[in-house]
Amino acid sequence: MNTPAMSDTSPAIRFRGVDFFYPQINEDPQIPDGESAAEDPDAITRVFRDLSIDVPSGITSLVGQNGTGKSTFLLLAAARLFPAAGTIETLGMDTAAYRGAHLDPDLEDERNRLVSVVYQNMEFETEAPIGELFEFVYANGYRAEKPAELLQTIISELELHDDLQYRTQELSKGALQRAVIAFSLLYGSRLLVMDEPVFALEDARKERVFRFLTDFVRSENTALLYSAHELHLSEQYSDNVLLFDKQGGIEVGPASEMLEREKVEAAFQVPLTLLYRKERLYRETLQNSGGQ
Ligand SMILES: Nc1ncnc2c1ncn2[C@@H]1O[C@H](COP(=O)(O)OP(=O)(O)OP(=O)(O)O)[C@@H](O)[C@H]1O
Repeated sequence: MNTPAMSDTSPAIRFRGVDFFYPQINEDPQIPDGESAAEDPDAITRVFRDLSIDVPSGITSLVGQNGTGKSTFLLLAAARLFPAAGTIETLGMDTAAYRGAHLDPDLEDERNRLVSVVYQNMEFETEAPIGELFEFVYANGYRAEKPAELLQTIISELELHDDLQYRTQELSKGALQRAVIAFSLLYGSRLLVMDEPVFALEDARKERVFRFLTDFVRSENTALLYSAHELHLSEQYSDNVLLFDKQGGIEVGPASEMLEREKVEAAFQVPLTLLYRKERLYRETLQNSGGQ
């Protein structure tokens, strides 16, 4: 199966009439690949009903209160979850084609070439130090060319030089998040999906990582879709924003318009000053629990 070429003006992602619900309440949003929603309407958490929306190409961030469906949207766009009704096209591919990817290594490979995911909390079961893992991911990824300098640039820009000999389990939360971003860039999928990729980093580092990440994907013309709780990151480092309303609506538009005070306050149903205070407290809690 060949993935279609996209022009810059085609939407990166197109939802049409999408229904999605989870079979039951479950605190872990990372349900395994290929599981789709159950059919029992009595025991479900409905997340989307008849959702139709286009996400432009370029860099788009997802903004909204907890529980409004950002992670679910990312996993649907990345063909890791599938709708109960409706269609989703990602870079021109109907994601239904990947429903069996968890059972078919070739199909899984094709899906991963199209789109890869950085999950909110990633764990690895490997004894290899991350320096070796970087080389492995780079060698086995989808880049047409793999110059050694690119690997060095990514390691250096993400400030991972001093961590190369450690196993993933030995890294701080923040260093692990930076390593996972490095994996994602080295892997070379056409669309990168990232669910809160820098939540555990200190503020100055978040800025540095985002500046590098967004410059990098722009220079390669790769599409990036990410969620972040820090409004200033979305404002500075995205072309477009998907604003998730507490009432269940989703609006898309240029970041400068979507992040205007009135719009954000209406979507979150919270005054902006309170929102910033909540955000700061949330970050402090994370940093006190071993961030960086
Ligand atoms: N695996 C799951 N099983 C059942 N319900 C789920 C699952 N994952 C998420 N939900 C529910 O679906 C709804 C949307 O959750 P989702 O995680 O997509 O929102 P979110 O906007 O990403 O939230 P956050 O900002 O807290 O990550 C919530 O009501 C959540 O409780």
